[in-house]
Amino acid sequence: MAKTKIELKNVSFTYQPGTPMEYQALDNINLKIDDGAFTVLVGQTGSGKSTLVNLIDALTQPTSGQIIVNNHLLNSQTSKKEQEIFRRNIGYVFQFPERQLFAQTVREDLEFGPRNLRWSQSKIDDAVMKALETVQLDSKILNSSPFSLSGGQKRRVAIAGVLAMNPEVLVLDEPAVGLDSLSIKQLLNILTDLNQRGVTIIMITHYLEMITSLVTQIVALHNGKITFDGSPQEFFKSQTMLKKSKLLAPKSVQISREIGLSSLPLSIDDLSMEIIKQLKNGGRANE
Ligand SMILES: Nc1ncnc2c1ncn2[C@@H]1O[C@H](COP(=O)(O)OP(=O)(O)OP(=O)(O)O)[C@@H](O)[C@H]1O
Repeated sequence: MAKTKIELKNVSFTYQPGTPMEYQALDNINLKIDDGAFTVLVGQTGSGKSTLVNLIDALTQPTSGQIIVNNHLLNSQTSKKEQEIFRRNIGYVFQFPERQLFAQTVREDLEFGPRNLRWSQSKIDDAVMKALETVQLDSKILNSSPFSLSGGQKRRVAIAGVLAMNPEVLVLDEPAVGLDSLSIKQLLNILTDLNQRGVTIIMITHYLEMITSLVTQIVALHNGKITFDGSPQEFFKSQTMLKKSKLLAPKSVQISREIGLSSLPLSIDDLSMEIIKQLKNGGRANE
């Protein structure tokens, strides 16, 4: 059985408590994320997804309850210093991460995180090269200004900056927003590669093409509560869940329903394989 990497126990979070703006964004969340999981968070706008990942990255503390990552505990009492330690194994790719690029060259940007961790120059060089390779960018780009790059390249540089710190867990908040379909494919390849190398991935997305066969867990939030926690197949089977999360089933699932397949392939490639298998078996879908 897989080891639990992250656990939230009875976690609640209230913004601006004791003021007229007080708002309870998360209400008694219990959640386990396995080591090596690929977890996708879905839910309507305002359901609490970003608040949840901010807590997992220790950017804020829970109002009550606790979060455990690698035996480190985060609760309402955790000090700033402990929060920093907690954050060390987690890489957070914010929404529009390219907006945080600031340096004159890509190299400076990529070295910024590892430098803060006080690594030696040779360790930094290795980490930067490895991160560039992971995001499939050529090292020629190191001397360019980040601002001279295309949108997709900028996003990959920003992700490389997070990967350069070798996180065990990668958290991404809507990483596909604003990217064209080729850049989304490249991003999916990057995430597939990282996950296959053992990195635990937690991603907020409303892009169905990001929910591939690699995804192990879907967590749906509604009004600050978890309304679903299970496999993508179970999730897409439930019309109520899809409606609540304002999502449509992927095309492949819709087609497989129409032609009466019992399995629910998550991509057109998987659907094609399934149809070929059925045809080779000489017959109808569910025989
Ligand atoms: N600083 C704040 N003060 C008060 N309320 C806040 C604050 N930040 C967020 N909220 C409220 O908390 C709720 C959850 O917000 P959150 O950003 O976690 O939702 P989300 O599911 O990530 O939404 P989206 O998909 O739009 O990013 C929302 O109703 C939001 O208005």
